[in-house]
Amino acid sequence: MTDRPVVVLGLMGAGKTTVARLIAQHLGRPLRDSDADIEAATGHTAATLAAGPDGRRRLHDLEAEHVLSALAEGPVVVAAAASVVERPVVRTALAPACVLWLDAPPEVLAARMTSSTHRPDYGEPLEVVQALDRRRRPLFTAVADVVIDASKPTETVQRNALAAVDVTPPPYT
Ligand SMILES: Nc1ncnc2c1ncn2[C@@H]1O[C@H](COP(=O)(O)OP(=O)(O)OP(=O)(O)O)[C@@H](O)[C@H]1O
Ligand SMILES: O=C(O)C1=C[C@@H](O)[C@@H](O)[C@H](O)C1
Ligand SMILES: [Mg+2]
Repeated sequence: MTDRPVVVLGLMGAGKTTVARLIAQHLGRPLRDSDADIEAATGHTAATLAAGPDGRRRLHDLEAEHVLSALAEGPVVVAAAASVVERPVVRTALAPACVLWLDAPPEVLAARMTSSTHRPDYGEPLEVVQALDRRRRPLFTAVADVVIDASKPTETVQRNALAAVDVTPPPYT
């Protein structure tokens, strides 16, 4: 079982919250989820914060601070915001962590993005995700210790994620 912090990365809707929650539970570690923690700290969802003046940049500052402060806490499990991989300071801070990248094609992620109102609306989902995928794919590739195919069914993704942090997955039926 890894003794490093675990950081789950991926684009919006990749399943970071779903997977990080399960890993934290299995490792018995604290979970730090970007959206939930920022909402608890500010009283606003990411969607509301992004809508204000200069909101997107300020939200992304908060998201970078979130993962950096979580990593400073010790061996936590982090569901990081999708934006953080664009920050060089975050990529550097990820070096000692066990980084899981949940990767799925833009078509799959665009279909999932409407599942919650916490995500900012930046435009037509497929076009937005395609542009983010092009820009961030090399960055995720550079920082990931493990790449998990997040287009698979939830139980398969969960099993592969637990195996990646050396936890014997439970027998799903
Ligand atoms: N492997 C999967 N197959 C199908 N649906 C999934 C899978 N993983 C997660 N989902 C669903 O997709 C949606 C997005 O999942 P989740 O909230 O975990 O993603 P996220 O990466 O944390 O998103 P965000 O970037 O907004 O925080 C949810 O409705 C979740 O139930
Ligand atoms: O650029 C992105 O992928 C995102 C934008 C934000 O506003 C956040 O809600 C989150 O980081 C996703
Ligand atoms: Mg999430």
